[in-house]
Amino acid sequence: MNDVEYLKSLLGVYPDFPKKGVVFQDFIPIMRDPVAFETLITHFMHHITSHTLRNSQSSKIDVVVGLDARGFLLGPILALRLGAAFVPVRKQGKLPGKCTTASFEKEYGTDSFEMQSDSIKPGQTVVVIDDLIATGGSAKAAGELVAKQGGKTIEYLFVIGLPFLNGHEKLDAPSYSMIQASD
Ligand SMILES: O=P(O)(O)OC[C@H]1O[C@H](OP(=O)(O)OP(=O)(O)O)[C@H](O)[C@@H]1O
Ligand SMILES: Nc1ncnc2[nH]cnc12
Repeated sequence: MNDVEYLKSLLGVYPDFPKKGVVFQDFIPIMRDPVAFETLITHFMHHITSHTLRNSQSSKIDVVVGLDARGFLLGPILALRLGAAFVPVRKQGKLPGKCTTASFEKEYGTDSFEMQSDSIKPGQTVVVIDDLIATGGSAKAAGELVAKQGGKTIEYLFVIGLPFLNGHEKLDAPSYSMIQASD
């Protein structure tokens, strides 16, 4: 079993959560096992250094943007290892000060995201990270917030992708999902 197959075997899979018809994919069990969690972070770091930077012809990542809520469990770790800033994208009404807002539709509802307006400087290189891409609505809205501040998203990173929903087609930059869920 390779690393990705091993991480996939640890996922929690919950049919009909949070509503009927959705098969909820839970990556949290990976975090209960320090060796597995380190494997996940190391895999992302290897991907970023050997693919993301090379393919985008960028020398470094300036900012890691993490999405509310589970992107917050991954983004700061990657940001520290990359020597990059961490910027949170939060659900509307949670961040103080002047904010930029983008609305989106999700697999199970609608929502709005916000980013503090002075978070990203024009021209900075950005990766956006979240636990999972479903319809791609959340990641697309995050990408819009980055673009509004003049940042350049070079890749969207996810632990889990739901390829049958084609979420990556909504995005303005390449995406990488470590694990493909089949339902
Ligand atoms: O690709 P999409 O269709 O936009 O869906 C993906 C989003 O849905 C989940 O978050 P959720 O909405 O459950 O919010 P939470 O992280 O606050 O639980 C997941 O963590 C992603 O952020
Ligand atoms: N199937 C799913 N599992 C976990 N989080 C999700 N967010 C949207 N769809 C999801």
